[in-house]
Amino acid sequence: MHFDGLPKNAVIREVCPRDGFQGICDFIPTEKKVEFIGQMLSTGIKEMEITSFVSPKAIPQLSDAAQVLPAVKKEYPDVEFTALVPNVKGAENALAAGADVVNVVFSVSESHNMANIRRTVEQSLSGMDDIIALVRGKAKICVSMATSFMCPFEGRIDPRRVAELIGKVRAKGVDCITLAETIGTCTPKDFTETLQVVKPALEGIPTYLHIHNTYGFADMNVKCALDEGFNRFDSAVGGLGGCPFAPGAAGNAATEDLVYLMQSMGVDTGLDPLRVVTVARALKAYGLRTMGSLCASSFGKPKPEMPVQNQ
Ligand SMILES: CC(C)(COP(=O)([O-])OP(=O)([O-])OC[C@H]1O[C@@H](n2cnc3c(N)ncnc32)[C@H](O)[C@@H]1OP(=O)([O-])[O-])[C@@H](O)C(=O)NCCC(=O)NCCSC(=O)C[C@@](C)(O)CC(=O)[O-]
Repeated sequence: MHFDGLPKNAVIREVCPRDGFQGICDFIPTEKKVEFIGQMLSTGIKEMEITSFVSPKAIPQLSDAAQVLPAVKKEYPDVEFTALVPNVKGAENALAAGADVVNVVFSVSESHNMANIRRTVEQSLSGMDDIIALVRGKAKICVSMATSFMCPFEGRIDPRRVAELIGKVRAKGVDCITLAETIGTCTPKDFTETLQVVKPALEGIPTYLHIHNTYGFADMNVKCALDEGFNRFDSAVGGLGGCPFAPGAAGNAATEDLVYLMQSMGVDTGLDPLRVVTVARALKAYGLRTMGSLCASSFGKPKPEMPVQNQ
């Protein structure tokens, strides 16, 4: 049965190899990562954020990005592989490794942008021009806007600021945008409010929603997004994930939950739900230890304290 008013199809971009693995304590050997990624791709996934090209001091777990991406890409030529980058150096390395999409990350909130990539928002926006000039014609350019809903340091983000920054990013001529609910504490009411305010600014550009699940709101927020007509989502098998520079951020929306939820509402994802669950179980059985509170709620860890709310 298809729920009236919902999109008929949804795109799921699997982000476990990047967002999920970045918060794992013990280095996952490159061959093991490639094996897990192969299992994830066996679910029918057509888009994957496979790694990031960032400082290995900041994210040691993904220091083998230049080996992982080409090793997987040669086996799966039909999948679109995205690599997250914070700067020109990252973009150069992502292109050299064969990324199909270069995903430039910055945060809407100054404090998180500084904590995560050590730049002001203005510096990130101007740095984006050099990245775009480098990447144009060689790969798609996507921009991920972290803290589009909530910030671990500043609380609720004014949706009008998000809309203004979307306008500035779009003026640079990018191919897609991701709005991220970085810390997974946004209530469905506030989440919907932001989507309604920013929707006009997103008209005509493919937009992904990247939703963390700290308070267990991720699936509700996905339903709210579908109600508003959005149908592209990031999610991570096993619900792994969380930005190490966003205190309290727990896992992503779990791919297995999203696929099951959407199937129940008649929204086609093209993924095999049973296969996704099998992969999630295999990950769990491997015994990944997550840093601090970066575990997915589906892995049964306690939730962090409520963040400060700005009113
Ligand atoms: C941005 C920097 C580099 C600034 O860090 P910095 O220290 O200000 O940078 P720097 O330019 O002074 O360089 C410092 C060192 O890093 C190297 N370096 C510099 N750039 C690169 C690069 N691209 N790749 C590899 N190495 C690089 C550079 O060469 C130098 O090496 P050294 O001379 O010390 O040996 C650093 O802070 C960084 O890498 N941060 C990454 C942060 C990160 O990965 N965060 C997690 C991902 S974002 C996220 O999870 C949120 C998201 C996307 O999921 C959405 C959401 O949920 O909100």
